[in-house]
Amino acid sequence: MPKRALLSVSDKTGLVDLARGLVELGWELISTGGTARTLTAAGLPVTEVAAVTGFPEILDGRVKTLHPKIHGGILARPTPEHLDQLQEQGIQPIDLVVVNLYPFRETIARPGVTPEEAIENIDIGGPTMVRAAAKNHERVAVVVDPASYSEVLAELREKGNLSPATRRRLAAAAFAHTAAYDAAIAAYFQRLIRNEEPFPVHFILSGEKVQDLRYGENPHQQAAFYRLPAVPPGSLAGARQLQGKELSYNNLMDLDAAWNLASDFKEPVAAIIKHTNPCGVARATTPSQAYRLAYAADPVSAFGGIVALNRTVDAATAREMTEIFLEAVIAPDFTPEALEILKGKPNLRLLAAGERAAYRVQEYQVRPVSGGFLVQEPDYHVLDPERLKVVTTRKPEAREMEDLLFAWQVVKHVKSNAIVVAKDGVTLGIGAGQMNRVGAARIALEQAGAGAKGAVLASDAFFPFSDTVELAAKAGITAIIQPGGSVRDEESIKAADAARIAMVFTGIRHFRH
Ligand SMILES: NC(=O)c1ncn([C@@H]2O[C@H](COP(=O)(O)O)[C@@H](O)[C@H]2O)c1NC=O
Repeated sequence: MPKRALLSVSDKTGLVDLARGLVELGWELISTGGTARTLTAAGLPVTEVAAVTGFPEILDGRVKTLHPKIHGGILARPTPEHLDQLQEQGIQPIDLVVVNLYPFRETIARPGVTPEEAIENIDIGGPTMVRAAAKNHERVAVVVDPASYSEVLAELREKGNLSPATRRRLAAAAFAHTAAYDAAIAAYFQRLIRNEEPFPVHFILSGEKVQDLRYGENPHQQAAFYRLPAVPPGSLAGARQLQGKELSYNNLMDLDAAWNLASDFKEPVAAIIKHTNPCGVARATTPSQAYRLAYAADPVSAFGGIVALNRTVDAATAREMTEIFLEAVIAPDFTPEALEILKGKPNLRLLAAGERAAYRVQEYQVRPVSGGFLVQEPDYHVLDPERLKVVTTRKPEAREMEDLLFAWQVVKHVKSNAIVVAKDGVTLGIGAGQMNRVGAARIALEQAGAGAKGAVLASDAFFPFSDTVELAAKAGITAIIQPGGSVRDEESIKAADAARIAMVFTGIRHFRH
């Protein structure tokens, strides 16, 4: 008996070549409407599913292959009992199922798509066949990705059938494919009811592999990079690597931190990141000036750093960048002249991330813990300067206020406990990830050195004691921004007043763990 393949694909890429190859090997083809038409047009012999089932496709294609003659043909095991039952019912076995599903993800990615259009693109018959064939991979092979057609055909040509190992591998890919498809559907519906239920009972996360990574955080850890089904413009997972060495796990972690920081600002900003914390951040009128100032903020730490710019990298910036060793640069784009200059540093990784269409690019932030994961809204809080509360006798001057707002926006991107010292739109000292606040302040002030005189200081959370204010006063800090809300706020305010420091409360905390 000839082998039979059921082909039912939305994406017709590679279909005719695969089908022709099967026919040449003596296979019979069964197909649904559109797929059958493509095959007939290519001059290939094909039997319509409707002819097999004796039942027409109905309900605008909602029911085509959902029939015992199809599912019996797929699900029968190669046992005498099952094969006898097929014979009794006049069902012929199906040996290969080639299906790809209605383009649900592509449909919901279209701007202005209606729920009706989305729903019509939920494939029911396709996943049913895919899962049936994958379950019965002992006998049936299932192919869901046109990229696999040539290797399947090659193995059939070479060996006459597919090995059990190949069928198991195809089944694993098929179950992952339908799971990812269902995850996209579930996520779509969860988004529709998000206001009623922000955190669903089952949180489903699915990703598509961007690339295997050489290793993880350390060389003894394996790792890979995945992207979400819908990558918003201006995301790291959608960035194009234009040159440079292969990206590492740590590069990606740092690039994300750098890119999120730079993207948080409207004006040109450069950020240099080491181990996910900024070592230099600067705001200027041009990208080259911003980069120069960010580098000068801490040249020692900037060595081997990851740079993010929220403006296209131009020739002037590129020239500056060739002066030291950097690991990677991410920006919306690079001018052709800048790329030409940076070719001189062939190992330097360059990533063009495009512009962010929206401020909020991430719906959820997911962090693993042992045996589970935490899900939260990302920290997209934007401070309204009108709501700042001046708590000291002296109010910040306009220049100080600008620096306070800049330092506050930077400190949001520094691991807690975090202190940022800044002046004239440039960070002078950053204390990151300390176990006590005054320790972070000590590091930031020491780094700022004499520059702290006349600078401002931002703290990601309130001061539990007045010690940080006292330290800041000694270093010559003139203004402080912090959330406020400690039971000992009065002591900090008193210490600030004593030193003529202007202090403002944000009422908002920016912890980052
Ligand atoms: N309803 C069914 O019985 C059914 N059977 C197969 N499909 C899908 O129909 C598509 C192919 O349709 P056509 O061959 O008409 O272009 C495939 O994406 C396949 O997954 C179905 N459609 C959706 O549920």
